Amino acid sequence: MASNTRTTAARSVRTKTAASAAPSTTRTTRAASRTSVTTARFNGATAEKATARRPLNSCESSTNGASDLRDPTLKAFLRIRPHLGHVEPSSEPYLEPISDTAVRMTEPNSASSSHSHMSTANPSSVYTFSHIFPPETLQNDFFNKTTLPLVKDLLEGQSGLLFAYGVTNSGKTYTIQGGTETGSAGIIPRTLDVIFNSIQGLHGDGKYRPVRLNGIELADESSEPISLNTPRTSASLADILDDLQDNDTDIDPTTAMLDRNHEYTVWLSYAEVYNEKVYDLFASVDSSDGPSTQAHAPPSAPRPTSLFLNMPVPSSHSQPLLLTRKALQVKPCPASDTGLSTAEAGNAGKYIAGLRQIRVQDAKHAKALLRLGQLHRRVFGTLANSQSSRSHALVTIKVLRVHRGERNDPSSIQTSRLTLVDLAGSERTKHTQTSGERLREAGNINKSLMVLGQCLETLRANQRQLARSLATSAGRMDTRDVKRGLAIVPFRHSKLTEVLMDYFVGEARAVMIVNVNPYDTGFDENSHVMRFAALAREVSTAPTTAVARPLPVGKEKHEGVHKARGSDVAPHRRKVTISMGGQGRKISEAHLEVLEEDEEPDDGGEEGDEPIDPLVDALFDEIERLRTQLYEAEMRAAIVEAETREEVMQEMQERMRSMEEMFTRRLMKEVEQSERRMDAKIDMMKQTSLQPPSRIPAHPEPDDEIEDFDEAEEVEVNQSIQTGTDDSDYDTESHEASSPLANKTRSTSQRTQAALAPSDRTSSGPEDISEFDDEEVEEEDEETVDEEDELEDEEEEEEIETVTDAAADDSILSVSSKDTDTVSEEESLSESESEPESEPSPRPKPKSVPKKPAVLARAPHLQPQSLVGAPSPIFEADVRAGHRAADRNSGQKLPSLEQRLRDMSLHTMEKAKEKEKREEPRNSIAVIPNRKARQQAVANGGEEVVYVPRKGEVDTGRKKKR
Ligand SMILES: Nc1ncnc2c1ncn2[C@@H]1O[C@H](COP(=O)(O)OP(=O)(O)OP(=O)(O)O)[C@@H](O)[C@H]1O
Repeated sequence: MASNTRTTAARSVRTKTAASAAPSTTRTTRAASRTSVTTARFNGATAEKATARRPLNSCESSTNGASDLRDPTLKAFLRIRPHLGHVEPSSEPYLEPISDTAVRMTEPNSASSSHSHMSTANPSSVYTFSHIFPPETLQNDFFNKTTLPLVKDLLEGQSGLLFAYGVTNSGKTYTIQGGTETGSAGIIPRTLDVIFNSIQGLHGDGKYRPVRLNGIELADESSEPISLNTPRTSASLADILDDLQDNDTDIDPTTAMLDRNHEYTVWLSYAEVYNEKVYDLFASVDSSDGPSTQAHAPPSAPRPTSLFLNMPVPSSHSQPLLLTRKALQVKPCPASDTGLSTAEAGNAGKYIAGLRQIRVQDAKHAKALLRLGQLHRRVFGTLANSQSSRSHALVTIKVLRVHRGERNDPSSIQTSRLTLVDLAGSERTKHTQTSGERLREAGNINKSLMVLGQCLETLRANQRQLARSLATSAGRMDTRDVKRGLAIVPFRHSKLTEVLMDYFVGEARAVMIVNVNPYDTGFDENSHVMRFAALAREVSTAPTTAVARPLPVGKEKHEGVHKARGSDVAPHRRKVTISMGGQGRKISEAHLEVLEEDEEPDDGGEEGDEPIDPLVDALFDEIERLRTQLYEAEMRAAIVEAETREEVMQEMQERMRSMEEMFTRRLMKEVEQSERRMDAKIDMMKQTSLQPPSRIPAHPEPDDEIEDFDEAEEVEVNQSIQTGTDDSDYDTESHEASSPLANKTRSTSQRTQAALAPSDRTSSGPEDISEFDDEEVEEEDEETVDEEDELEDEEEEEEIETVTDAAADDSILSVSSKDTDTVSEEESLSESESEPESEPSPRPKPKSVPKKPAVLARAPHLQPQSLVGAPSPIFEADVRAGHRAADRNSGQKLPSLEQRLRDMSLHTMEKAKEKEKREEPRNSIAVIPNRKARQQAVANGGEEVVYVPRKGEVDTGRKKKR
């Protein structure tokens, strides 16, 4: 009987003509069908032909998406996820739809984001899609435009694939499965609703059931549809299903117009690809501790059970319950299923051997089953990270359709299937801080998605080459010759692509949903997703109407039954904890140990199973290894960068602090010095006014003007400066205790005495010093001053070097451009700092005798500008003016002196300098107290400046030589 039906099946096939808008059937030959299928395997070359063959969808005009789906290229729809309000931090979306099909993606915060410098994505790009769905799109709208055409195709014998691709948290699961609110049902429940709404009253008797990819076989009693009232279903499963369907009030009312002459049976399977292994989510779970349903169940009666959910929950102290599940093999479809020759069978798709296909008769039960499968998926795949789907979930709905009049003719049965895939998040490990088990998962997810991308890219390249070849040969070329030149599509390098292979090379239409969360931080990842979509859009698929399949050989009949465990590979074990209950129920926890057994080794006897190219496999492994290395290197680089930034920040802060301290010190020093300078000048003016007029010649000769600058006064000037310097004390306590002005009286009296003393200095006294000694002392003093100057210069340079270069430049400039009096006084200060502070003695000791650095520089027409860079000279005219003023004002009171002092104060000196610039050179002789400044002035002045040593002054250079 079976062989008879197979023969019939080989002879004919039912399909619909492209031209028939009204539901009608026509017969085509098997050979014709085979040709079309074979051609389709050359990846879209016959896209137009395929489109022409395709039956018209009766509801085509009702949706935008339907007409769009006629295009043989893979459709890519973009869905932009809305912002979730207060749950998420608010930020500007980086995706902006610019039309129904184009979206602009702009990198947010490119300057500040830490990853921007490593970003491989363009800062702003425009991507196009078949259609773009904005955030406010409702679930039913989205379903109608993207999936409904596929559902209608399914019911008319056309297979389809829909997969959701995107990074974690982008809305894939929401799109595929739906949310919890009313009206938020996703693609899967809506698909089931539409199917069962449409086939109401058209259910077949289920005499045949689907096997493998496209095969059918005679059903046995185990294929009875799952029902809550089925006595064979365990009460606990009924409970579970009952429980799972409680909130099933969200039903899509859409109904497709179908040919009422057909009968339909619907079969459901639910698989997951996790860590490069395929598992059946409807499979019962064997427990080593509990009773095994396998022992009691008939071998050919796969039915969904959830044994571990019905078991007594082990206490946390007891041994964890050991659950095992077995990975399933992915095998090539036998040629008998496809109607292809053995040689061509290699191009056929693959099927998951042992995957349960359960007949469902209404949407309610189908949804409950799927929820049970999701529960299994969570338990086994994602418990440790339940926030994120770490596996690819594949729901396949198979429809067997047969004309009422031919229901007993298996060759008339058409098999079509729709697979809805919720892919795992495509994010890279760096965004999820994964490690250990999670890293392994991420690696496998990446690998499978990478292989999927590679497959699409190769398909596109093949299709282009094929199109070119056919165009150039103008149809004279044999398709087989063209095929030989095509690249191998690497489907076999990932379980995901192996399972989906048939949809790309075979007889199906594919739709890709790209989910994107425009508020997500993974701009790079989303760019990658967009590029992936752009690539996928260019891939053509060649849909054909389903063909009837011959009945399989006997050995395939019980394919679905679990085989005995016998894998050599060490199974993967891990521990999980499940919490159950909620909604008024007692919450309980179960500790389980999960054993994931590897698939059984291939018996090697599968026909048409091409060997995996070890080189390609090794290359994929290498890519994965490099990717991991790149990730690690990126992490290291990011860490180093963060550390360096931190160090630089600290260093800058340190420098800023030290600069602040330095400038504060300088400021205080300046304040004190200007106060001391004022004191010194007040003293000088007082002394000048106290001098008897006889000491100053009435009309001194010009050459003797130097002499006129009385030595005592000169000493007084220097001494007063020195005394002022000696008074300086940077210790804030002493500074606070007595202001510089407070010491003025004391200093003045001391200085008055000191000013009078020098006239006696060389003539008498116990400390009378010979000229040589005096010279020696002076020499020593000068050398000491030199050293001290150098020391101070060095100190200052060191201090300046501690600040940044720019800042250092500034500080150097400020030093060199500051009041030259200050410089000379600083030097005096440093000179005096080396001397211990002592009470002034009536007769100054040689050491305490003020140095005589005041030397006159004479130049015929000395301009003030020629002394630029040198300390301000004390002009002879000023001194004489001071004398004259002193003469004039000798009888006047202090206020006039103070007025004079104010005139000579720093500010007025600046003004005076400006005035001098405008006026004629006032004087050709300047007294420069500081030796270095003197030398500098002579150097700057050029030939016009002549150094005139003081009377009795010994040239230091000469002395040193001596
Ligand atoms: N269109 C939408 N409208 C409202 N909420 C949405 C929408 N899309 C997604 N969400 C919500 O965003 C969150 C993340 O969505 P979902 O879990 O579907 O992401 P996912 O891409 O599947 O993540 P994963 O890969 O980790 O499973 C969920 O809370 C979901 O309810």
